[in-house]
Amino acid sequence: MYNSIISLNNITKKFGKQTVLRNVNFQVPSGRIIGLIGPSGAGKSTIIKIILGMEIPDRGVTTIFNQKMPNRKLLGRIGYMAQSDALYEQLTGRENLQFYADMKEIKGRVAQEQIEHVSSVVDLVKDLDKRVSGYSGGMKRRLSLAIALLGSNQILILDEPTVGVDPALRRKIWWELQNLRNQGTTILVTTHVMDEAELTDDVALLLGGQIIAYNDPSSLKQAYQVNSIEDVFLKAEAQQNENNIYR
Ligand SMILES: Nc1ncnc2c1ncn2[C@@H]1O[C@H](COP(=O)(O)OP(=O)(O)OP(=O)(O)O)[C@@H](O)[C@H]1O
Repeated sequence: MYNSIISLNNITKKFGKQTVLRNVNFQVPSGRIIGLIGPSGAGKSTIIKIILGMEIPDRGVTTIFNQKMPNRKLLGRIGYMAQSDALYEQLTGRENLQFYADMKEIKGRVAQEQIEHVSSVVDLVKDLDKRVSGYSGGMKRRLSLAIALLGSNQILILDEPTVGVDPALRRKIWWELQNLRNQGTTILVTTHVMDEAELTDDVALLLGGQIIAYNDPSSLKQAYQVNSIEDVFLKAEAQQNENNIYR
């Protein structure tokens, strides 16, 4: 049994007439890496935004550390990487990191050491003094990830952190995430890269507005009688489509 650190209870979210989340219950246990997967438009980012209090659900309650969101004090304990980058284009990578370190009240030598560390994790050390306006899309994603990693976060929430990242660096980033998990950080990560889902402790599969499966990768593969999380995903999606046809 694990303590749940993030808890979504009976969450329903609509945008106009479209119901994106239907009565979702989702508990994120402490000290684990949870992968949230689902087709494009399934509502993964919406779940993340509801967790962070950036979207308000139509029904249901979300808590982090047993407290309701939004809550500014709690945000200081959470590292968040959004799907779109919130970077200052006219500043350098280092200046962006410095700005966010200040926001997180990380000061002096500790800030400098952390900036060095997080930029090395995402392989940006040599580009740190270039302006962000000259960065490629992938470099901007990496800088956003470095920013999310700043500080001693109890929770990391990462929306597609490895888009535009090559396989070798992706491996390095996952090594860092597992390292942070081993030190007690709880990590919720959305991904389209099914190989990455294999590296998580548990995978939640979001389909048709609901979490239809949630278990560790090997149990999921066993339940669906397939050899990869990609095949779990494809089989679940095919089953869902079949159900929709006969409905
Ligand atoms: N602010 C909004 N207003 C209207 N519709 C929205 C809004 N935010 C999300 N949606 C819709 O809700 C659905 C879920 O979007 P969301 O971004 O959560 O999906 P996702 O699973 O994260 O997709 P992707 O993998 O492509 O990032 C989509 O159909 C999207 O168009």
